[in-house]
Amino acid sequence: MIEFRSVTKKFPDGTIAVDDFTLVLPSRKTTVLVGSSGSGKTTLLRMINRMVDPTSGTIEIDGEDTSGLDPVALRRRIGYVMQNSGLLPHFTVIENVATVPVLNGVPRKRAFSDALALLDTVGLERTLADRYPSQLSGGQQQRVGVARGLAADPNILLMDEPFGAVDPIVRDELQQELIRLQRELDKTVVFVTHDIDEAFLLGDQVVILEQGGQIAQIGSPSEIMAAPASDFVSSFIGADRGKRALSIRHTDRGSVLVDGFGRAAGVLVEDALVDSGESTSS
Ligand SMILES: Nc1ncnc2c1ncn2[C@@H]1O[C@H](COP(=O)(O)OP(=O)(O)OP(=O)(O)O)[C@@H](O)[C@H]1O
Repeated sequence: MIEFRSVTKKFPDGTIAVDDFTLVLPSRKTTVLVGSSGSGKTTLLRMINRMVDPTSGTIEIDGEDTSGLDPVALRRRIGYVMQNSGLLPHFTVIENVATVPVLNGVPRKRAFSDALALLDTVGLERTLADRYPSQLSGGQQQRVGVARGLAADPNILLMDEPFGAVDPIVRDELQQELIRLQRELDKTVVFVTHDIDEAFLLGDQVVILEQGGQIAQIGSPSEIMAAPASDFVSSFIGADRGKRALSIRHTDRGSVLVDGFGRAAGVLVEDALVDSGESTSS
């Protein structure tokens, strides 16, 4: 469990990126921080592994105050995946993945064989192991970034807009892969995005942020969609317009769901009632 307690971050130029932020992020779940540009998402994420230190307040990991921990050691036991993969350009794929375990003292040979197995885990061909990042597609680079984030077998994986720079089709694939990985690996994932659809797809817990890291609403995707806490949230999630504002239109031949633009979005199936996002039939 990760716990923020009254955390504030004021940068030296006076910018208050995060103001009195309190939140519990449950273990083995995916918490998504979502908000528009400048709402403090990256700052919050980086305070977890002490790439940024809070000005006041505390952050605890499993009850331990991180301010008392060595930042370098902390960073090496928390996975971090960023936009544009952040791979080292002069290292091959396998070297990029194995770097942190080697720094942690894992023998080179073992670190490299573990790294090969991680390529399988993230759906990459082992034949790519000796390529350099510039010889990979954007989607492949992001997969290597995820493999590198997982290499030290961390309990916590921080992901900062990891799929923001790839095209929509690859993005869909990577999102599905992450859902599969999360089922298999059971990590505590903290995921930052400005895309509410991505947040609802991936998050067990979704935290909608306004400027200064102010929490507009926390909940599961279905809780937020069922009852947006404010006009800001309604507008942010698109409940007041567009594809999420579904309504039932009765026709002579049956009932269809239409979106906010009047386009057919689906049909109502009576025995497919769902509860808290899980099908009752499975
Ligand atoms: N090193 C810094 N010095 C001064 N201000 C900073 C620094 N880093 C971030 N900020 C400011 O803090 C605020 C929050 O930034 P942050 O990067 O956390 O937001 P974000 O929600 O991740 O934004 P984006 O979606 O654009 O990445 C912004 O106003 C930003 O300009």
